[in-house]
Amino acid sequence: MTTFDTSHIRNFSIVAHIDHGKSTISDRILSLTRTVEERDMASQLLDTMDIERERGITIKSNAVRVMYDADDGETYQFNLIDTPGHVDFTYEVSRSLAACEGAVLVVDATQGVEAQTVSNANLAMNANLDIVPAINKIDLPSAHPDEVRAEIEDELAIPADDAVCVSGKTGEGIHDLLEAIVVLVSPPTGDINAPLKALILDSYFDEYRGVVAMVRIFDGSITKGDELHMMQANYDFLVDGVGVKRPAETPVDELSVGEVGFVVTGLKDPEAVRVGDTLTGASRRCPAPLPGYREAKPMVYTGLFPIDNKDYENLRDALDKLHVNDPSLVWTPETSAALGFGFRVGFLGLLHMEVVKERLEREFDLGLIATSPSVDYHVFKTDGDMIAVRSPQDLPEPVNIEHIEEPFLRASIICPPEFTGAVMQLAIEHRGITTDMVHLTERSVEMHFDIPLAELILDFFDQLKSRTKGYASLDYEFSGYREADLVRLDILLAGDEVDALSFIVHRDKAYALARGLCDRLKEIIPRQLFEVPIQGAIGNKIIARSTVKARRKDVLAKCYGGDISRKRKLLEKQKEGKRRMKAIGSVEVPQEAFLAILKVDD
Ligand SMILES: Nc1nc2c(ncn2[C@@H]2O[C@H](COP(=O)(O)OP(=O)(O)OP(=O)(O)O)[C@@H](O)[C@H]2O)c(=O)[nH]1
Repeated sequence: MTTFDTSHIRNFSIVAHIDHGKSTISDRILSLTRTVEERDMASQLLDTMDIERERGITIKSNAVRVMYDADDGETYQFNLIDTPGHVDFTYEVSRSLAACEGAVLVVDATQGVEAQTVSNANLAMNANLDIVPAINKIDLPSAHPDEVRAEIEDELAIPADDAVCVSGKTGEGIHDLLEAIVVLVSPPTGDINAPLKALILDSYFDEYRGVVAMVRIFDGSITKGDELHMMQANYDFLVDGVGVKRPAETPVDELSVGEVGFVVTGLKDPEAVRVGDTLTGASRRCPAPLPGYREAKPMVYTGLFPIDNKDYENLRDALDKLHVNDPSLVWTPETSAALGFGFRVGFLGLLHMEVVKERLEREFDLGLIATSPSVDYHVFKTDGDMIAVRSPQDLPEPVNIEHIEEPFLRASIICPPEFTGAVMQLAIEHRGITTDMVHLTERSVEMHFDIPLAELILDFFDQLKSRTKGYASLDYEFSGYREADLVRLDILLAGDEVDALSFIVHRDKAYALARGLCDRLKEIIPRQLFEVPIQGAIGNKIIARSTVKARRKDVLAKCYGGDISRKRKLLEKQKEGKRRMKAIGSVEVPQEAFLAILKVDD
C-alpha cells in the first residue's frame, strides 16, 4: 500500500472580470514565493504567448506550481491556474475550474463587480469550489474596498468577511491572500492506490516531443514509462516523461493524486489528445471517465484564405496543430471565386478570431485574408428542408427560402445608473429588446436584453464602451433561434460580384450598411490606373454606389532620378504593399477590405 499525503496541496484558479488584475496578482505570488527570482521577473509571466504580452490580456489558462512556506511553519504545494477574463474565453475558465478545489475571485476595488465577475463567480459556485474573494488595486486613490465588499455580498451572495484587500502592484496584502488560500481552500482528496484517473485540462504540440498534456490527477499516479490509455480517444501510449511548470518546465519523478502537472505523450498525431478526456492505466482502468467538459460552441464564422494559394495545405496543417491547444476551433473547406481555396472557421467570438488569425500568421508564418464574420443561420427552404448557413455564399436563392432564423443571445450589461438611457438606445439600434432592469446598488444597474448575435459581433462592444465612457461591462449566453427578415448584400467591384465581400444583413439595415460599406471600401481600395465603381446590391437591385477615381501612381516620380538606394527602397516597399493585396479581377484589393464591414458606422 502506497501512502501519499494531500493535506498540503491547494489547487486553485484565479478568476476575474477582464483587467481586474489576475495576471498581476499571479506574478506577485510567483515572486513572493520565490518561484521566480526578482531579477528574472518579467511582467505577466504566465502570459506566455507574444500576443498575450503585447495586448496585456490572458488568452490561455496556465498552470504553475508554487511552494509556499506558511505562517503555521508548514510548506504547501500550490497549483495556481491563471485564467482569461474576456467573455470569448469563458470555456477556458470552466476547464480550469474543473481541475481545482478553490477559486480566488479578484474584484477591482475601483470598478466593483462587473459582468464577468458575476459569470465567473457563478461558474465557481456551480463547480462547488471554495471561493476566496480578493479586492485588488487598493493602492489607487479611487479604490472603495468597503463598497466593493458589500457588492460581493449583495450581488454575488458570497460571504465577504474573508475578502482579502490586496494590491497586485505594490504587493500589499498578497501574503494575507496566500494565508487565506491555505485556510479556505480544501485540500484534494483521492486514492493513490486506485487505478489512475486524470483529467486532461490543456495540451500543446511540441515538434520534438509530440503532444504534451497538462493533467490533474484525481486518483492514482503517473511516472515515466507507464502505459496509459485515453478513454474518449481510445488511444494507448507510453509516458515519455512527467513534470511541473514552475513556470519553466521542470521534470519530476512522479505526479501523484491531487497534483497538477504535464505528461509528455510522444504522440505526433494532434487528434489523439483531446482536452477534457480522461487518462487511465492501459491495463488497470478506472471504471468510468470523469465528466469532461461541455464542448465549446463556436459563435462566429469567417472565411480564412491564404494570400498565396500555395499555402492552402500549410494552413490546414497549422489549423490541425493549433487545434491541440485550442479545441474550440472548428473548420470546413471553403472555396471563393475571389480568394481561391480556404476554410470556413468557427470561433468563440471576434477576439478569438483575431487571436487565431494572428497566431496562424506569426507561429506558422502564413499570410491570410479573413472575410466578414457570419453567424450560424437556420434557413428553412420551401421544399421543407432546413440547412445551416454559415457563409453568405451558401444562402439559397430568395425564391427557395421559406424563412430564416438567427441565433439570439441573452445579454447582461452592468453600468452606473446615469448610462441606462445610452445603453437602451444602443440596444434598440442593434435590434435588441430590453427585458428587465435591476438596481444592484446605488452605483450599479444590471440590464438584460434579448439581442441577435449578428448585431453583437459587429461594433456593439466598442460602441458600448464609448457611449458609457468605459463603465459598462457585458456578458452573454446563447438563448435560442428567432425568425428574422434577412437578405444577402453583395458588393460589386468594377461590375464583378466579389463573393468574399458578401454579407447577410437585416433588410431594414441593408441600405445604410450598403452605403457605409461602399464609402468605406472607397477609402480602403487604392486608386488604380482606371476608375473602379463599387456597388452594393440585393439580388439584381443596386442600392448603393461609390467610385474610386483613376490615378497613375508613379512611385519613383518623387525621387527626381537621384538616389538609387532610395529608389530601390521605394520599389521594395511597393512590392511589400502588393504582397498584402489580392488581385480581384483587375482590381488590387488590400486585406482590410474584407473586414471593412466591422468598421462601418450604420
Ligand atoms: N494600480 C494598480 N494597478 C493594477 C493592480 N493590479 C493590476 N493592475 C493593472 O491593471 C491592468 C490589468 O491587469 P492584469 O493583471 O493584466 O489583468 P487581468 O485580470 O490579468 O487581465 P486579463 O488577463 O486580460 O483578463 C494592468 O495595467 C495592471 O498593471 C493594482 O493592484 N494596482
